[in-house]
Formats: sequence, structure tokens, C-alpha cells
Amino acid sequence: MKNKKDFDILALGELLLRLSPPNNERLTRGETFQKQVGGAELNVVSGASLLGLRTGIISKLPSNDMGTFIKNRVRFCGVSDDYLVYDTSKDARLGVYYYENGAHPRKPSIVYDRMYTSMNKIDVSDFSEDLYASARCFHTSGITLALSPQARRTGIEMIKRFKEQGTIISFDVNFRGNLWSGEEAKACIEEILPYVDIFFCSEDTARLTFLKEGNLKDIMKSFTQDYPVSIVASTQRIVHSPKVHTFGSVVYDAKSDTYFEEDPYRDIDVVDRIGSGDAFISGALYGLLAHDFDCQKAMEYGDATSAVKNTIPGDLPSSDLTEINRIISAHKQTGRQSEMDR
Ligand SMILES: O=C(O)C(=O)C[C@H](O)[C@H](O)CO
Repeated sequence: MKNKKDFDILALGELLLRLSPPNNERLTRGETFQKQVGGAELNVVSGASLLGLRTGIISKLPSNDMGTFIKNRVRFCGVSDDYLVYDTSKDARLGVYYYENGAHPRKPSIVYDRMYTSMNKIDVSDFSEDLYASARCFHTSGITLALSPQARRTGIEMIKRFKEQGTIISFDVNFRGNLWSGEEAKACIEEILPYVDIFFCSEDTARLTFLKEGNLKDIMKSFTQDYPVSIVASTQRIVHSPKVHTFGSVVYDAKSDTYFEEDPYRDIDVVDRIGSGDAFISGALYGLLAHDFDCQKAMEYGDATSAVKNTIPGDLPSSDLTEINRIISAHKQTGRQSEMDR
């Protein structure tokens, strides 16, 4: 039996093998793949663990060498594998995605192979009841709910069971059009919103999937009026050119009816944007959980962790607290400087 609240964050999500041809090669041509690990929820908890939180991942892996490769990477990035379970069936499968980096004017290319994976079979009966009392915060995303009917049932049941134990529920819509339709996503997420405390939703998804209208701030607030959501965060990215982006966010705190925003990070030198939305969440959850639910900190840590992730290859963040604090201080300094220059 584990101690109560052993973890700051436990996240439920699929762990994927990412295979990318090196040196800007093409999926259709190259001969070698670089092996990396991804998965939205793992990206979140690995980033939060680098910042100092105690985190773990809940997932199902095939009981074979590829499952062991992923488990070793989970451990390497400081995330607990206590709640990884293994599929010993003959047809056990790991989800894979193939990713070709674009080089303007060639667009990046992505091919998913994640049907019938072991994660799609995950069930609450794979875990003992003590799971639900072991975390301060439970995080998952729309990707998990979209994977398969079984993953959806498990995700929804886990949200309810964690909530019953007084756990903070964090949810990222992370809409993937290749996994489900907007209508299906809306209906499913509206079912879990009554349990969600911290809600991450992009402006585009709020408009296209939840059919919200009006300005972003009103849209964010409306989620807290329709549901008992306490905090809503939305990221904003401007793509100036494929490799130069501006990134910022708005965080809304319903309790104080306050919006938190800062000067965005400009001229980000983008090396690999995959996982940068998840990196935002890792910083935001760190800001909230380590700083007594201070939404200003959530916004500052979220923006900085995401901005720097864009400059790093692979899905997983790799910045520790010292680096992020330095980036936040430098960013504030730049903001003060441009105010003085105005
Ligand atoms: O989980 C997925 O769908 C992926 O594509 C893996 C990536 O690490 C993730 O989505 C980035 O948000």
C-alpha cells in the first residue's frame, strides 16, 4: 500500500515510439530511423518532473523488448513506472508514429500506427484501488479518450475515481482530428467537464469543437460558468515563418475572476514544436502545484517551458528549474527593456 499523495501528478496516456529519419531525410526514401519516445501525457509529467515535481505515468505497454525500451525511457526522464502495466497477450502492440521534419516549403509529415495497441485495452481492473489516493493531481487528455472505446471508459472512470479521493483533475483537450470528430469530442468532454478543475483548451478548439463565439477571454470564462472548472488556460502561437514563432498564453482564474498574461516569447528559433503544448502544461502545473495555485506563476512557467521546448529535438522537455528560472528572468528583463524603449 502506497503512502497517501506519494505523487504530485499522475497522468494517464499512451506511450508512443517515435521514429524519425535523421538529417531531414524523407519517410518515403531514407534508410534509418532515430528512436524517440513521445505521448502527450508523458511529455507533461516528464517536464514537471524536471522542474521538481514527483510524477508518474499510468499506461499499458506490451510485455516485450519494445515495452522495456519505453519503460527505461520513462525511468530515465524521472517519471515513476509504478503504474505501468504490461500486456502479455500474443498480439500485444506498442503505438508508433513516424515523423518527418519539414524544411520549407516541404511540410512535416506524420504517420500514426496506433490501432489495436496494448494501451487501447487498458482497464481499471489493471490497477489496485490505492492508485486513486496516491496523487495530488491527475492529468489526462482528449487523446486518451479518443484512442478506443475501452481507453475512453477507463479514462472517464479514472477521472471519477481520482475526483472522489479529492484529487485535482487536470484535462487537456488536445484535439486530434485523426482520432475522432469534433462532435464526438464535444459530447465526450462535456461528460467529464463536471469533474475537471484545470482545463487546457486552445482558442481554435474552443471555437471549432465547442462552437464557442466571442472573444477568447469570454470563451475561457464561459467554461467556468457552465462547469465547476476553476482554472482555464489557453496558449497562443503566431507562426511568422516555419522556423520562427511567437508564443504566449492566457490563464483565467475563476475564483478571483482574473486573467493572467504577459508579453509573449518572440522570435523562437523552432527546432521541433512537437510536445511544446504539453511542455506548457508541465510548466503551468508546476506553477500551480509548487506555488499554492498562483496563476501568474502557472502562466510564467508554462510560457517559458513551452518556448524553450520548441528549440529542442524530440517530444520531451529537457529543461530543469534553474534553466527555466533563468529564462523567465531574462524574459522579464526584455519586457522591461521594451517598455522603457517605448
Ligand atoms: O500522443 C500523440 O498523439 C502524439 O502525437 C505524441 C506527441 O508526443 C504528442 O501528441 C505531442 O502533444
